Amino acid sequence: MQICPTKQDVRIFVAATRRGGMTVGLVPTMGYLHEGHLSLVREAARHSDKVIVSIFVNPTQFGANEDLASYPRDPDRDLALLEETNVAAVFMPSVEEMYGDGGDTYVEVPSLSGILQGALRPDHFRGVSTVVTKLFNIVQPDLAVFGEKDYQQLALIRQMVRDLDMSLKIIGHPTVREADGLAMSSRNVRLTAADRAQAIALSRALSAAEDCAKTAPMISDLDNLVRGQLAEASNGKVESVDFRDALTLAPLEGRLVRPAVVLLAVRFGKVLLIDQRVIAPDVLSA
Ligand SMILES: Nc1ncnc2c1ncn2[C@@H]1O[C@H](COP(=O)(O)OP(=O)(O)OP(=O)(O)O)[C@@H](O)[C@H]1O
Ligand SMILES: CC(C)(CO)[C@@H](O)C(=O)[O-]
Ligand code: BAL
Repeated sequence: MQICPTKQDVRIFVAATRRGGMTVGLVPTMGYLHEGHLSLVREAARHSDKVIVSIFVNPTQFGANEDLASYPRDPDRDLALLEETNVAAVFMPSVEEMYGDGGDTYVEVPSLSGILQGALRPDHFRGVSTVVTKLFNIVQPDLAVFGEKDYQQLALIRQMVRDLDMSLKIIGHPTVREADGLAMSSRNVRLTAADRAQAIALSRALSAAEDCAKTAPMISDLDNLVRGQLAEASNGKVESVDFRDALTLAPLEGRLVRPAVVLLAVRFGKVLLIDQRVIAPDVLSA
């Protein structure tokens, strides 16, 4: 496995791969890897000859009061896990390597960057779309794999790739969960034991919504059901519960008549947990 601290190292690696007639899959991450990330790597390996993982805690997607400084990091452990998962190369640049003297150009998807998580985290998605564009330009992969856990991020990247004619395929991968249903996340390690126990309320609420959705209920009833389930987690502060069109993320009202995504954001102490599930009435899923 080749470690690439610079953009030039990656370009040399990719050029050699292409000379050998092989394709390249990219898995962008912020490190502190878990089984969710490794399953994205395996998905990338099913669709490409060589998998490159990037590890970069991107400062431009963190707000001033967010957890950039305390974001969990363990590069040695990450590299050992990636070696075991047959990754061909790891791009792990410094902030200086990535941004030079700062940079002045941003990529933005305005219809998707200000809503939902973007309303809670101003500038977050502008940072994501800009750094993902930079990663795509540096690596020039044939495909890239992203997790459905970050549903809005995946929708935004798909839109950006379509709008800017980027010539790679975007593959979404289902959320990998702990045994009790909690979506794996690097930030889970920062939950207290009590908060960790209560955090299963998110996946329970989503399962309740999924079951209830089968009978094509009113969205307002689904909303009450989900909020009722989340209230079981007395330590959690519910930041948002949203029901959106599963494809466009447009708001939904009235009765559930098409596939919808339920998007949850719940804060436990300083840790913001998100989770999502696509739900549909039985008549559609049959
Ligand atoms: N549980 C999971 N299942 C599948 N994919 C995941 C999971 N968690 C993260 N990913 C995906 O891995 C990629 C890198 O995400 P990231 O490094 O931010 O991990 P993370 O665990 O989501 O961290 P955090 O939520 O604490 O920022 C993203 O495409 C993300 O959607
Ligand atoms: C896509 C990403 C690696 C961009 O920094 C990040 O937002 C993430 O880890 O989901
Ligand atoms: N996976 C989302 C990255 C972030 O929270 O900044």
